Amino acid sequence: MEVEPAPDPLQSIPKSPVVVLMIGMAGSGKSTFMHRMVVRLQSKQKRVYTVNLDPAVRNLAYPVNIDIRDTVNYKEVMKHFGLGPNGGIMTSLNLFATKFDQVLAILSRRAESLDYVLIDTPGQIEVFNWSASGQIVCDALAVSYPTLVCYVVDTARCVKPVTFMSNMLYACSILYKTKLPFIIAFNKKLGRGAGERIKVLRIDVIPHDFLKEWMEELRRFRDFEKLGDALSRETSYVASLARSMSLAMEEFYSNLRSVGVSAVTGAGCEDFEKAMVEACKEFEESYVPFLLEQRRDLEAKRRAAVEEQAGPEKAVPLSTPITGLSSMRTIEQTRR
Ligand SMILES: Nc1nc2c(ncn2[C@@H]2O[C@H](COP(=O)(O)OP(=O)(O)OP(=O)(O)O)[C@@H](O)[C@H]2O)c(=O)[nH]1
Repeated sequence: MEVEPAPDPLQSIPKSPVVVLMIGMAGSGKSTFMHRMVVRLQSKQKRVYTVNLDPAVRNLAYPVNIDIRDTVNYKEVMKHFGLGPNGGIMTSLNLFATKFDQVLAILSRRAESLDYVLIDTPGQIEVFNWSASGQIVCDALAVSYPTLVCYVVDTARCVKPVTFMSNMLYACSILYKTKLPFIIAFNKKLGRGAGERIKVLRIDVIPHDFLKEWMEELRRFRDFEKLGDALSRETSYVASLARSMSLAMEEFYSNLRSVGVSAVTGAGCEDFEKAMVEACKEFEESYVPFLLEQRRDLEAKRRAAVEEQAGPEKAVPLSTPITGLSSMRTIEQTRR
């Protein structure tokens, strides 16, 4: 009797839940934006599941379903390995990544009843452009669900073109590493009519249009009228370096999807939702065929990365009872 070949899981990646990884520099507003989106999506009767991957965060405003802090105690990790706070966070994530299969198992049990999985990450964005844990997490999610990256930028900190460029270089390297559909959320956007409020309540901070203009000029690749003005106020070396970097990144800018949002006022969230729909389409049209091509390679890399993290010398702390490295505990309930 002929045995039917097992269906190819990549051919049948479901359309939901959509997984959104919130990535961005410390203080850019990832957690606040995540809270805003949880509230917004739930008010539209969407079923949202939340995961926190920041082991050092103290308080979270949104309800967390899976929390790295229940599994890894980063202060104990710091003590155990003699690390500082940054190293403690990176190592905690590496340890957690070796258990990420458990997160996937939990998600697959819940998947049918979910529309979105939102994942908060630490401000140490090197997790996603150079550490193995970011790769393990992204690859594991992207072979199972439509997975997007939301790169949150603190608009107010990008008024200097050189800071803007350097933030975009980070974004570019994360896009390059994850290869996932990408949305840049320029956070702390000043909404229309908020001019009066900004004086009183200081919400929200700054219009994001100037960054859009800069990006448009970079995209057009020709006249740097506005960005050129801003750059000419920098020293000539920095200005010419930034100029040549921007030319080199033309391809990146031409494919970039960006929206201005305010996590505090909720401005721009509708645009963000539209961007998510477009990004999901991109996932289906571009990322899945890419995965199919690269599958063997990706799976081998993922295994190697997991093995490297759980390798002989690193396996010691996992099998040694580190206080705080308890078994995976979750709040097995989605909140509407
Ligand atoms: N005005 C304004 N402030 C914001 C906005 N979003 C976040 N903030 C503030 O920015 C600060 C940092 O916000 P968080 O959400 O903790 O930022 P984060 O990126 O999660 O920070 P890390 O956890 O350190 O990586 C907080 O004081 C927020 O209240 C916004 O849209 N407008």
